[in-house]
Amino acid sequence: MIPTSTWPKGGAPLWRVALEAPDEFSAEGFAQVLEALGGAISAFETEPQGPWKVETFVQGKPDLAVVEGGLALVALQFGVVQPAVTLEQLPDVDWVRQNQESFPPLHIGRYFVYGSHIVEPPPAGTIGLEIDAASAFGTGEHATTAGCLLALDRLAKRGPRRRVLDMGSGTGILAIAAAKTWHVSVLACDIDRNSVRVAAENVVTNGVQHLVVSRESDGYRAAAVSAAGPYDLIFANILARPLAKMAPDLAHHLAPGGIAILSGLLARQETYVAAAHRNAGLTFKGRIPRAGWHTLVFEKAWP
Ligand SMILES: C[S@@+](CC[C@H](N)C(=O)[O-])C[C@H]1O[C@@H](n2cnc3c(N)ncnc32)[C@H](O)[C@@H]1O
Repeated sequence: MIPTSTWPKGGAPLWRVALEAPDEFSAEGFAQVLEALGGAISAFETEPQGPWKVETFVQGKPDLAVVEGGLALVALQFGVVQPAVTLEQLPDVDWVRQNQESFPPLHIGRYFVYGSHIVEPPPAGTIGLEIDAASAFGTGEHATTAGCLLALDRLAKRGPRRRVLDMGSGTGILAIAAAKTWHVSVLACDIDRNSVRVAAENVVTNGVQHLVVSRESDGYRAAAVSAAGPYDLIFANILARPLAKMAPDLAHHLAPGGIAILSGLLARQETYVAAAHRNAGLTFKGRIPRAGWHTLVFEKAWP
């Protein structure tokens, strides 16, 4: 399956561009070079503690000389050996359909996540989230999304949260889940314009357009973020280092007694992500480990 990638909408065939980096830091640098090709990037560590695999899927054959020039600079910057690039042309198939068909419905806590190809209604007692595999992250399959939904499921047992922010909303799955759980207003923000559009479409599909607003924002910068806050719940499923960097902003936008559900960090990245949030004045309340990824829950104390 091609995850959250740029699927061809007709025209030039799809190419997979991949490489292996020795560590997380150079992987991020190499990922930026591949990102310039225009496809969504996936980067993950091979287990146990192996090299980092960085890959992307782009339409049309990329210019390898340009890619290698960029990689050489990053290799110099990080003092690592320049990785070899694997370039592979993929067969001409309907990727969107193929992804949808390989996406069975998921039960995650009280949530039933399904694509539009599932015709049966969600089982009684569940909250249905209709999310198609699309060119944005968040179908429920990934451990970080599932961890956030499980944390929401637990939180919901303690009563409603009135103002909710979903920072890094991707498909909008978490924003839609919160809106359907409590019938409250949710602001969904993403730095990626395409994700903002996909989330807005999913909001309509799920009939919560009167509750969820999808906006473009780099972290907490957009005026809409301050205007709708402070929040009783903030989701932030991004990545370890941006999460740690954004911790003071997150704490600032959280109301006293507010809860933060953080994900996108590997188990061994928990220490510094948790430290950044403690330093920002938040209290650690618990973690949900899943497939090597940790979802963390923090609370802002009353003054
Ligand atoms: C791992 S996905 C999470 C998607 C969805 N919330 C979920 O749980 O499945 C992370 C999302 O954060 C967005 N993102 C990354 N950096 C961001 C930033 N600085 N501000 C806002 N969104 C950001 C990405 O575009 C991506 O859609």
